[in-house]
Amino acid sequence: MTDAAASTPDDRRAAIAQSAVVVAASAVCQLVFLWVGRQAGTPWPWLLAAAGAAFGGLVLLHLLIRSGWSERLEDPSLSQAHIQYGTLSMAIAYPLMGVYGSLVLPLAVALLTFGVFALRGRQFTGLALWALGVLGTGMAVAVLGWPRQVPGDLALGQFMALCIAMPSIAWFAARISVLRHRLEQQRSELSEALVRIEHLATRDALTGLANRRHAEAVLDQTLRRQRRGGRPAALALVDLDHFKRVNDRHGHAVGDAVLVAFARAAESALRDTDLVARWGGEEFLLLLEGSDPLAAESALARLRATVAELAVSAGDEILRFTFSAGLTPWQAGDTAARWLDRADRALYEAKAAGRDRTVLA
Ligand SMILES: Nc1nc2c(ncn2[C@@H]2O[C@H](COP(=O)(O)OP(=O)(O)OP(=O)(O)O)[C@@H](O)[C@H]2O)c(=O)[nH]1
Repeated sequence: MTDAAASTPDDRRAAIAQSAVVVAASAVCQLVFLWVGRQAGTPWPWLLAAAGAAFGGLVLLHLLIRSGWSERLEDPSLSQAHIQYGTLSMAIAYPLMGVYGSLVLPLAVALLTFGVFALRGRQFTGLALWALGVLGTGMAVAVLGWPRQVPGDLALGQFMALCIAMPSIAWFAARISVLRHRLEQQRSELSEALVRIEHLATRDALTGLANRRHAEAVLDQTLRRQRRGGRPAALALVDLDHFKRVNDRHGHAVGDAVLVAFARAAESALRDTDLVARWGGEEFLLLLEGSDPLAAESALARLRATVAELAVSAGDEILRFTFSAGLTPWQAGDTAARWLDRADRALYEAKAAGRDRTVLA
């Protein structure tokens, strides 16, 4: 049966399947029980009532799982209920089977292991005690009611064997359950680590923007879409103006603060479908999919206006800065290198023309 805390569709399917297996196994057991009970001379009405109640109860549990009703419970697979009801039915069957009563005992021990997929250590202890209690009562009833069929010393011996088998199986099942939970925990820790590693591999540590490696991968994907007749797209290389002076006058930490401020400004000024990446040093790459040259120019004008509003404090001074950009639309036949080269040359022109401007190539 499945883990109560994580009832995914897969878990639910597994819980339904396993409950169906229990119902099917119970159907076979009831037939054997009826036959054996008759051999022991137990009246039909008693046997039919006991078999009907045992089978009906398990069918009911199965329907509660199948209908989704059990989803509201801590253990949607109803593992504990299956085991408790199953051992109770066996305890009732024991005296009705007369001299053959001991046949139910291995089944009761096996039933306990059904909980390994859903139950925890303390629950197994509780279930072992429950099984000993109800089976012990069934044995006592058999000894007192049919002393000639079930001698007291035989039942006592069987009960003592149960007292050894039940706690042993409960301990074993609890160990497996602990190992299973540990494996699940490790699996979820591994998935978290994978997300962290993916983040580290694709993000720039200072600004949190996409790093160059990730930008190159996105650029490749964009080019593949463009070649299949995609929408217009534009690429811009952006470089902060006179950034070296910022570092030289105010120190590296202030330079870093300027880079981070620019990154946040670019993210807020552009569409969230646009790619903003740190291309290296104080250079950034913008990839504007779905933007024709006019729309791309207006996006860069919006970014320029946002950056003009920025003020980074450097001691007593308030620092303002500008950027230059080389912007170029995608043209049929462009490779990544050619597209980037055009943007780079446009950026160079923007710098040469006095900075704080965008040049469209
Ligand atoms: N604080 C900081 N500085 C960086 C980082 N990466 C590169 N730089 C600095 O960026 C500066 C780039 O300077 P240059 O390439 O000469 O360009 P510039 O001063 O911006 O001049 P123009 O581009 O011509 O306007 C250098 O001083 C680098 O040390 C970084 O991660 N943090």
